[in-house]
Amino acid sequence: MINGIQFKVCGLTRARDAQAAAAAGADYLGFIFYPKSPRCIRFERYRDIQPRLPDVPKVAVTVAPDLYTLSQLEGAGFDYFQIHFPLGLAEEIPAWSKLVGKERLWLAPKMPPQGELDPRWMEFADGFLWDAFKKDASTFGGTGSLSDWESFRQMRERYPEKRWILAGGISPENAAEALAQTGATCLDFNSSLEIEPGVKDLERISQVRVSLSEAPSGNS
Ligand SMILES: O=C(O)c1ccccc1NCC(=O)[C@H](O)[C@H](O)COP(=O)(O)O
Repeated sequence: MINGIQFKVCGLTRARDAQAAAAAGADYLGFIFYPKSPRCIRFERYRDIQPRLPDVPKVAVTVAPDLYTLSQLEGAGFDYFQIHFPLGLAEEIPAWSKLVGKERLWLAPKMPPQGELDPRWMEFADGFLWDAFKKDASTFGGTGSLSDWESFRQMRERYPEKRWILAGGISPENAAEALAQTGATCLDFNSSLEIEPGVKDLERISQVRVSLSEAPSGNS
């Protein structure tokens, strides 16, 4: 946490990037297990780098996983499970929640602009990640586009007991503005820190620390 703000570095595939994120003060490290993502890490590769990962909470990122895949990730020792899903698959939420526990479940619905969360989801997840929307059916994140900050602000105010993570095109350059406009207390950084998909720029990671240190405080 820096200046009262938590942050997650997502799309990690290399131990050295994870170590740089930890050194910059990251609160969460995200690993994407969605085969269509250009920053997907295969399960075997994750197991390979796992012993070299820093002691920072780890988030398994998936898209509408089947229960076998989710239980495999659960067995790998992840702290949180960030599940992206099209709204048409919301009926799977209770099963995901039962498998990993609501305290460890972060839901990331593919929410169109001005979309609102279904109140029935609240009993199943303690965290919500708000990401950019793309019409393309297979795109769920890592777009570099901004999400709907106003809807995020409204949902966060409506459900203040939840953990809220603002994602979508967050960068060292716009982090302060995102915080000021939304009241977010946790930001997700991904493609803005990359040299290429899955490969982080260590200098850009360290800039996150600088940008959050300089952001006006008062969001905590
Ligand atoms: O990053 C991906 O390729 C991705 C693909 C499918 C589902 C989720 C994905 N990313 C998850 C995240 O938490 C990202 O950090 C988030 O989408 C924001 O990415 P960006 O817009 O690049 O900042």
